[in-house]
Amino acid sequence: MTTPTPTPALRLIGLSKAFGDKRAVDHVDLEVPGGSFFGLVGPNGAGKTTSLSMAVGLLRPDSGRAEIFGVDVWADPVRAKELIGVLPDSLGMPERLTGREVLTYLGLLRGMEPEAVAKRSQELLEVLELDRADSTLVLEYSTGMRKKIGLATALLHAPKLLILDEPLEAVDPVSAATIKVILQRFVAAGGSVVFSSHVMPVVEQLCDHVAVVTGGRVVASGPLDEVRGGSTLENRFVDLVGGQPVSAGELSWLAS
Ligand SMILES: Nc1ncnc2c1ncn2[C@@H]1O[C@H](COP(=O)(O)OP(=O)(O)OP(=O)(O)O)[C@@H](O)[C@H]1O
Repeated sequence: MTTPTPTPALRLIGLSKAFGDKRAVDHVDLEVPGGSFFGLVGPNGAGKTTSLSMAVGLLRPDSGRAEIFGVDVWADPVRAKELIGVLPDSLGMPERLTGREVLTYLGLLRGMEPEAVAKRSQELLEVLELDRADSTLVLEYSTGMRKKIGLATALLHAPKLLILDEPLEAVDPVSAATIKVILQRFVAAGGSVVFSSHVMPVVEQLCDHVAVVTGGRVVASGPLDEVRGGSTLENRFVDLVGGQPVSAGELSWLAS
């Protein structure tokens, strides 16, 4: 008897999206195993945000499908969205509320018990050190604080899969360390994380799986050690993506 293959936490099947003539995402197939810490890397404009937006039901694909634990994101969005916590790239957030009010509002909107919302909100605000800014409106938050409240909203309902677009960008080192611990604990407790990042050492530190995306296509994907193939992820990334070295004559006007 063969053991059934476990359902992937996230599966993208032939996902494509064009903006006018620009093929932002071009037949992307990707499998994120359940329980994995999965890094999505790629140069600026590679299609990471567009892929993740389609994966979580924020952007409708031109073709292809996305499944969260086997649930089709576009056929059964309510069920799929119960399973995920999302930190999008552009944080559309109620601006005229405090962090606590945002969490309360979203928690109640998701049908959580008021006591649980209050307790979890307090813990999240404390851990992410946002409790000190309890009377500050999101409107007045710094970029890093916005990331942190975005992450808190993604965690609040204890999802099975976190999908995070550059969660550590613009976050101070102390908060970044806290966020890394939260995410590592989440995975150790059986959760799955997919996150995009430009910081290769962070991906190497946290992830067990990685995918490299460029020009809207996945050019490498799998366990971290397999993808980096005995080199560093940064070297492998440059090999796969190709760099444009700055020649000696370029920008010579900068040296005055
Ligand atoms: N709403 C949009 N309208 C037009 N073009 C878009 C739109 N969103 C993305 N694009 C284009 O699609 C391509 C992929 O963009 P995307 O934001 O997915 O890249 P990314 O890998 O997340 O980049 P970065 O690392 O810079 O955040 C880019 O060429 C971008 O200009």
